[in-house]
Parts: sequence; structure tokens; C-alpha cells
Amino acid sequence: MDFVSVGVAAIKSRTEYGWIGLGAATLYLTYCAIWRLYLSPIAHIPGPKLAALTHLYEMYYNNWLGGKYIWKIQELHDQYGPIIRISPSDLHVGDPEFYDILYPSATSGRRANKPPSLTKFFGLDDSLFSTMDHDIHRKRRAALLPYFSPTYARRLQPIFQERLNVMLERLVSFKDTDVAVNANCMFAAFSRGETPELGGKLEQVTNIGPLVDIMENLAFGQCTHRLGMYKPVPGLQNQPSIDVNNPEHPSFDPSERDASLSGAQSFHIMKRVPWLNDIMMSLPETLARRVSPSLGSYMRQKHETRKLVAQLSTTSDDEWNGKEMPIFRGVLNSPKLPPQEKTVERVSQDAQMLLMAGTLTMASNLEHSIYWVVDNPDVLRKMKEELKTAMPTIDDVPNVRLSSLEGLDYLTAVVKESVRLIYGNSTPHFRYDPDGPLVYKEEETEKSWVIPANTPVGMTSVLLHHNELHFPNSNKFDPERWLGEPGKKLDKYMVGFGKGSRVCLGMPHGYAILRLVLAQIWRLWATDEVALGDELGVIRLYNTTPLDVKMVGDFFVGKYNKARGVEFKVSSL
Ligand code: HEM
Repeated sequence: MDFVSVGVAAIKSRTEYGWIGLGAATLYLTYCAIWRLYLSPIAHIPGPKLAALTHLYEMYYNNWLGGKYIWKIQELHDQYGPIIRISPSDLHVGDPEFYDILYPSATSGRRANKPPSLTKFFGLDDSLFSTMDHDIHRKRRAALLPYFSPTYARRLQPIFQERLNVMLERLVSFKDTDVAVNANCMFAAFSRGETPELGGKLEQVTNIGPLVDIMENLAFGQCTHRLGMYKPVPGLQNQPSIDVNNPEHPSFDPSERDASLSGAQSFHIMKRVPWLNDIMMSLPETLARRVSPSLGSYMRQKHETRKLVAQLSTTSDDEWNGKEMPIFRGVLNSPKLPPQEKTVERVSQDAQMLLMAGTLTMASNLEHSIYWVVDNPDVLRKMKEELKTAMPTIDDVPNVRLSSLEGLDYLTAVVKESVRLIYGNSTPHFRYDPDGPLVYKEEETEKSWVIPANTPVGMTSVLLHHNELHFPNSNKFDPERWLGEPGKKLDKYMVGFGKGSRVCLGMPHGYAILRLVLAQIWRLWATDEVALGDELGVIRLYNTTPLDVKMVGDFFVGKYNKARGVEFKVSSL
């Protein structure tokens, strides 16, 4: 055989192999398509064929259009009914009455697992939030539970109050300056300096919002003491504060907040390609920072958290005598966990998750509530009148007890209404029952749908909180809806903290901090329309329109039009 015929034969066989490969791929794809459309155990659930056929349908709305699938899901519910198939593997239910079935309570005896799409996107696979298995989740949660009761939250008031005082003092230092305060950064203080105790040096940190400090205090028994950097402002009650004229200390720095939020942009990619997340998480911090600043700051947070937990693991019980035991010191020692659950690596994941869970939603909530309250003078008027009953003068503000704020119905209604409109997590929260099928019964038609075991089903707070049957005129910020008997009945439909065995662990702390912050800010400050007369000055929105507080995309948490978020200035009355 000459070279030419050998070459021709090789090409021929390669072409043949090519055709065989193509044929096999076509057969496989055809089989997959037929299986997904007609043979899958969820083939009977209504929905668009394209969504049943490929995840690209969802990806078009989430990755290409930017977190828009939840609103498409609402359109699909309008078209196909209350239960729909939204991807080859996932279902979605729009009927609020199904919530308690999908998210069973801890005492129901039913198990609810989380699928990887909701757990493997932020590199904390062994944290409480990301725990897929129901039984492991129960154990991990039991170790944290003692630190999250309403009574415990009340006991923590001095810790909350100390940080809050500093934030309020700092706010006064901006009065009659031209500084536009970034509300989210003011509350969250995403910047974190290295702790001197750990041998690091303090970075220049320009945020002093209370939330990260509070969470760090609860978690580790210390915070980064960034306040020590600020010069006290003369005349402000013994608090360190900022010299606003010092160019090194400008207003609240949004860079890390923006970085953290832009990190959320990768949520929809990571949830479908979890191995990409594993690669990212294995990068050294310097390289991660080059890939993206948000990833860099996330990695820094991860390393710092690990250092703090490692440090806690070497402390002795005596060191905490007479002091509040930090949560993760307790977890490292918890008799409820087996040794493999108490490694520094595993516990650090819980700690980082807690820092994130306790700041992102809270900061967003407080930020937007500033806008809603200023934008609704009637709401502010009623709230201020009620606040005056608990704090007759502004000197009473730092000493008001949480228990007396809990008795203020209107304040509670304002808090609930802001949680309703901030939605908690904006993305569908998937669960599956590993033990058997679930049944969804459509009330109107009395038709029953069997959902096979192990099928992920999601429900979405953004859609449930705009259900016009329960929340008429749902886009309006209207605390009145939570008052009286009708208000009490609405509690069933409030899902901002989730429900069931995985309901937000920090809900008591969340309510406590929201009550304290809102009550104290709005007792101390007025607006141009509403003033009691003895306030420190007025809050005026700056460069913020109604469009800026409207959620435009679901990236696990809501994304908003204006990257800097709500801004305001403070002036004399
Ligand atoms: C307005 C404030 C807050 C909102 C709206 C909120 C909302 C949520 C939501 C929707 C979940 C997921 C529930 C689920 O998986 O079904 C969650 C989980 C969690 N939250 Fe919050 N949260 C807030 C504040 C806090 C605070 C202040 C802390 C900590 C002090 C916290 C700690 C946690 C933890 C640890 C989890 C995981 C619970 C688990 O998987 O068992 N949250 N939160």
C-alpha cells in the first residue's frame, strides 16, 4: 500500500469515526430530549416545553438578561397555573398555601433537603445554610440554636447599642457638611481591618456601620476596632468619631460593598457550574484579587474568619468568665456535634456564613427603609408619634429598652413591611422530600398533582410578597396592612425570613436590630415634612429616585438600579 492510499484510508476512517460520533451524540441528545419531555417523572407538570428540555431557557433569563427568571416564572404561572416545571429538573409553585408543606417545621417529622443549585454557589459547602442533608442540618443547627432565641437577642442589647451609638454619633458629624451618606455602607460597614490582636496592622477603613462589628462581636467576642482610627468630634458624648475634614477619612466607603454585591452576580453561573466555584475557592488571595476584586475580598474574609476561629479554638473557658461566650467558641466545644463537625475549617464556614447572613439582608433592609420612610410622610408621622411614647425626649434614646420597643405596634408594622419589600433572599428556595412524594392540591379546580420524591420544588418570596390577594397594592410601602386582626392573619404569608426547619436563624436578632435602629434614627432625626421639634436635624434623600429602590434582578439577593444605593444628607432643622 502506498502512502497516498494509507492517507486516504486514514481520512476515510476518521470521517467514519466522525460520523459515528455525531450519530451517537444525536441519538443521545434525542434520547435525553424524549426522556425530559415525555418520560421524566415530572413530565406531567405543565410548563413551556423549552424549559423542560434545557437549562438554557432559565440561563437566558438569568445569565443573559440579568436575574430576570423569577418574573418570567410569574408569567408562566399566569399562563400554566399554580404549579409549573421551570427547568428539566425543577418545579415551582406559586400558591402561598403550599408554603408550609414545602418547608415543613422542625417538629413535623418530615425531612426537607436542599439541592446543590442552592448550596454550592458560594464556596461554603459545609456551612449550615449550604447543608443539603436534612439530618446533618439539624445537628449543625442545634449547636447554634442556644445563641439565637428572642431572650438571648434581648440580652445582647448592650452590644447592639454600643455599636449603634457610634453610628449615630458619626451621623451627627456629617450634619451641615456636603457629605452624601451611603446608607447601605453606613449600616453594613463591609470594610474589615486586620485585628491588631492577630499581629496584623489596621488598614485604612472608612466604614463604621454597626452590622459587621456586631456580627463579629457575637461570633468571635471581638471586632476589628476600626473606630479607634477616628478622631473624636468635640461635643459628642464620649464616642470616637470621624474628622470629616480629613481627606484620608472620607464618607462611608462603598468599594467593598459594591465588591460583595458584584460577587453575587456570579450566583447564576456558579449554581449551574459548581466546579468553577471549587477552582475559584482554591486560588491564592492575590491571584483571586486579580481575577476579580470581589472574589479577592471574599477570599480575604474567608482567611480572616479562619484565623479568628483558629484563635478561638486555643482560648480556655476561664477567659470567658463573666463575659458573653462568643458563638463559635461555644460551637467548637458543643456537645451536640461530633468531633469531625468541630474542626476549625468546618466551623469557619459557619462563621463566614453568619457574617454574610447577618449583614447583607439587614443592611439592604435598613438602607431601603430610610427611603420608604422619608418618601411616606404619613408613615413617619405615625411612627414618630408612637416613638415619642417610648422616648419622650431625645435624651431617652440610648436607654430605651428593646422590650418597650417590642410593644410598639406601628414600629413593628414598619419593620415587617420593610422585610416584605426587601424579600430576604430573592431567588426561589428549592427543597426536596427524600422520603416520598409531595401532593399539591389546586384549591380552585380541586386537581391534585403528585410531585415525586427527590424533585426540587421552589417558591419565591418576591412573587409571594406581591400576591395581590394577600397584599393588595403590593408595591406600596404600607405598614397599616400589618395592624390589628387582619395584620395578624397576614403573618402566615410573610416569608422574608423563610419558614420551617431552616427558617432564618437570626430572625430574633434581625427584628431586635431593625427595631432599635429604626426607632433611634427616627426619634433623633426629622425630615422636612415631619418633625416633632426636638430632633438633631433633618435627613434629606440625595440623588435617589423611586426607580433606585425597585429591585431589577435576582442574584440570590435583590439587585437594584443604582449601584451606590440610597444616599442622603443631614442638615440642621
Ligand atoms: C432582615 C434581616 C434578615 C432577613 C430578611 C433574613 C432572611 C433569611 C432567609 C430568607 C434565610 C434562608 C431561609 C431558608 O433557607 O429557607 C436566612 C437564613 C439564615 N439567616 Fe437570616 N435574615 C436576616 C437576618 C439575619 C441575621 C441578623 C442573622 C444572624 C445574626 C441571620 C442568620 C441566618 C442564618 C444563620 C441562616 C441559615 C439558617 C439555616 O440554614 O438553618 N439572618 N435568613
